[in-house]
Amino acid sequence: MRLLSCVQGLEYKIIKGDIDNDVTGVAFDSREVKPGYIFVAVKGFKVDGHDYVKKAIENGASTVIISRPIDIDYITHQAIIEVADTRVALAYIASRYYGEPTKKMNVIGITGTNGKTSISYFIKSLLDTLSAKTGVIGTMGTWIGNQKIDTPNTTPESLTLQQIASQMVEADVEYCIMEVSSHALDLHRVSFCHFDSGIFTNLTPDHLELHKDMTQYYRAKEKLFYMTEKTNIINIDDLYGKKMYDTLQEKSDVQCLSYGLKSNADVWAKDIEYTAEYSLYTAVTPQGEIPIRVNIPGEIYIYNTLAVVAWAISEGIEQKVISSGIEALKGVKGRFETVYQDNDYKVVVDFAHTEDGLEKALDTLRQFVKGRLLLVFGVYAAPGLIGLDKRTAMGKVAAQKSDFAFITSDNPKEQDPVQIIEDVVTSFKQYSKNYVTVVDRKVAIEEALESMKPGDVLLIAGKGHETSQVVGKEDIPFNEAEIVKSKMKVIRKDK
Ligand SMILES: CC(=O)N[C@H]1[C@@H](OP(=O)(O)OP(=O)(O)OC[C@H]2O[C@@H](n3ccc(=O)[nH]c3=O)[C@H](O)[C@@H]2O)O[C@H](CO)[C@@H](O)[C@@H]1O[C@H](C)C(=O)N[C@@H](C)C(=O)N[C@H](CCC(=O)O)C(=O)O
Ligand SMILES: Nc1ncnc2c1ncn2[C@@H]1O[C@H](COP(=O)(O)OP(=O)(O)OP(=O)(O)O)[C@@H](O)[C@H]1O
Repeated sequence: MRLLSCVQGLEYKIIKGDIDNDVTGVAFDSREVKPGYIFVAVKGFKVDGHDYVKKAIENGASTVIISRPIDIDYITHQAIIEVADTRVALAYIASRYYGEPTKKMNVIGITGTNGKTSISYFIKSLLDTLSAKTGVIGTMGTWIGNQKIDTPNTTPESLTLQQIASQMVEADVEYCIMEVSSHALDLHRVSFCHFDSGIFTNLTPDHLELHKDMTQYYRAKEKLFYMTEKTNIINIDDLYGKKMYDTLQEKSDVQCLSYGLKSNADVWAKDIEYTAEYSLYTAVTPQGEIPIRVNIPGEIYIYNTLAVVAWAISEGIEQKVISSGIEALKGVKGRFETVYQDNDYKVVVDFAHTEDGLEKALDTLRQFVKGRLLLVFGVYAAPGLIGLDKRTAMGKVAAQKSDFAFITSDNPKEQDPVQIIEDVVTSFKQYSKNYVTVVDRKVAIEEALESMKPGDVLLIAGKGHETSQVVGKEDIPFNEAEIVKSKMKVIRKDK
């Protein structure tokens, strides 16, 4: 592809060299550069890509895109282009280089603090019922049909995202279901993507180490709904959702459908019946009433499936397909997943890793527990006051909503796990004395299982589908379902 055509439409200044040449690829990591590539220098959280320009040129870059002055004395024939923001330029160039693939599929963007993954798998299930070809991009990796591509982020960097989208187009994917994180919106990972629909779930404190406060977090999420071309779907029972819905009514021409549990929403739920394994309800929509069975218990999955119903009716999907597609999903890995159950005990693994998620998971289980509600949890949060706020909030919810907690490690990464636990305990013990601390998460799970009495339910919260624990810089294999299964074998044999 011609370099000129990659940058056409972008505001730029040529610092040096000729830009009427061919490019063989694009990279934002000097280590990935091959002869003839464009290297886009991005300032990251640890290092600045501008410091790797020399390395990129040694590896064969023919063009370098920068946003601040660099030493160019040693550069002989390569083109140096300056732009205001290299993340924007990377997204733009990536989209053009791969032929604007998001224009060629129906792209559904899902954002909000919690519920994105679950909603994406419900939409996938519905589309599977229609035998439509789907691609999924999210926390559980990228899927093109049944082929999995591992991606380090929920929403990948723009270059990776556009490349994945072009692979999806090649594979005849009709619907690309994408979790859109606030990081992605803020860091231009999804800039120049074409979204048909956008879904907003809820906004509660998370990721404040990046966004600093809830207003900025909201501003980041909001961006998605000004990028959509067909429909916006908003949870108006959420305070931020209501604000977004009202603002969109004023400022956007795109169709907007609200959802919620009450009749003031366009799509809402009536006749809800909760059980420990599933819920039943009637979705009331502008196109009539649809009976829904959700095979994951709890109110949050009524919300998540209402979003799916709203999206499906906006697409003109038949009511029968909506019912059967939602019912066809038997569960989502690590989302309220019962990993052990017999007549006496039940153990549930859930990815609840925010104050809101933890509260909702404990509330859901509380309705059906006959004995005690036990909890194993830890908190990963950023250092400093923002991290401390999260630990304090989660400690409080855990103390108020569980009968006994095993406070342990989540993914401590490079922070001191003992200090994290101490911070959680400082908050927890103001509300309850029913806890122990166990730094080793595996030991905490095993001790919790040993302590169970008939009728008790144990919630293991925080890591959900994850299969490793990040301690220091190490990624240690860690599978909670396996730990529970093997420990329960021993416990059952002993009794
Ligand atoms: C904090 C954060 O967002 N970090 C992301 C970021 O890494 P970074 O800023 O540390 O990168 P860096 O090491 O400083 O490098 C800066 C630049 O120099 C370049 N470089 C670096 C070294 C070198 O030798 N040559 C070179 O060119 C790098 O390629 C990069 O372009 O850029 C990387 C490449 O795109 C991301 O994978 C990485 O995400 C990490 C894994 C991460 O944990 N991100 C989280 C915070 C995140 O994005 N989460 C959201 C939300 C998840 C949720 O739903 O809860 C997500 O969408 O995943
Ligand atoms: N609608 C909801 N409201 C509040 N909490 C929810 C909701 N849906 C899911 N959760 C909680 O959040 C956890 C994560 O759910 P899910 O993976 O669907 O969200 P997510 O937005 O993709 O999260 P992440 O961005 O961290 O991957 C669940 O395990 C559950 O505890």
